[in-house]
Amino acid sequence: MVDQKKRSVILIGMPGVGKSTLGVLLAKELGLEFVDTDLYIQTREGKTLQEIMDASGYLALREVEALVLQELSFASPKVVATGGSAVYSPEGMAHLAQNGCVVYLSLTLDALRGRIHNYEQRGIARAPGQSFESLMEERTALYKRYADIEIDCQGQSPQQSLISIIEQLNGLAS
Ligand SMILES: Nc1ncnc2c1ncn2[C@@H]1O[C@H](COP(=O)(O)OP(=O)(O)O)[C@@H](O)[C@H]1O
Ligand SMILES: O=C(O)C1=C[C@@H](OP(=O)(O)O)[C@@H](O)[C@H](O)C1
Ligand SMILES: [Mg+2]
Repeated sequence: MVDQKKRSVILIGMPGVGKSTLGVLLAKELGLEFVDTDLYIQTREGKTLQEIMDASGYLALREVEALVLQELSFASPKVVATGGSAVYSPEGMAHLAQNGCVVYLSLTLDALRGRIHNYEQRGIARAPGQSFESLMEERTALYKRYADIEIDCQGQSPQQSLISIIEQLNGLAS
């Protein structure tokens, strides 16, 4: 049996689904380190995500994200909250998948819309004019491709989603 406390957990999914919120809670519960790759990017670049996008465009943000994902060290196991655009980097995702269990957090389009009130200014790495619906369709295929497990967060409190994640991780480990 794999000891889940010794294995990393990678959270992927759409912006607003709860990767950062649930990542901290999961890390506390499992006694693991927590890394939010958005914060890692900002520290590495000395700029906010929005500043990177404003200065160099959304593809530049995706490029930095791809580098950061590949640089992540798994010498000690950790919970990683990725940015929603992480799945555009096959190399980055391969590195994450080699080192941890990839957990796809999902919600319906309407539920995500309810959480994202500032779509235009939220710094989402998307082509100019691309709708949220089209972005979700494009990405859902990628999230599913990389997921070891999928957690449906619809109608769940953070605590309930946390329990679902831990149950599924334990199921994989046994
Ligand atoms: N059940 C829930 N699970 C996780 N987040 C929730 C939930 N209900 C509301 N939220 C809110 O949704 C937002 C999720 O944002 P965040 O964790 O930053 O998502 P992500 O990192 O995936 O973009 C937060 O404002 C959080 O408080
Ligand atoms: O989905 C995206 O394109 C992005 C999501 C953000 O992270 P969250 O998914 O944590 O909000 C952040 O990486 C950046 O603003 C781009
Ligand atoms: Mg986040």
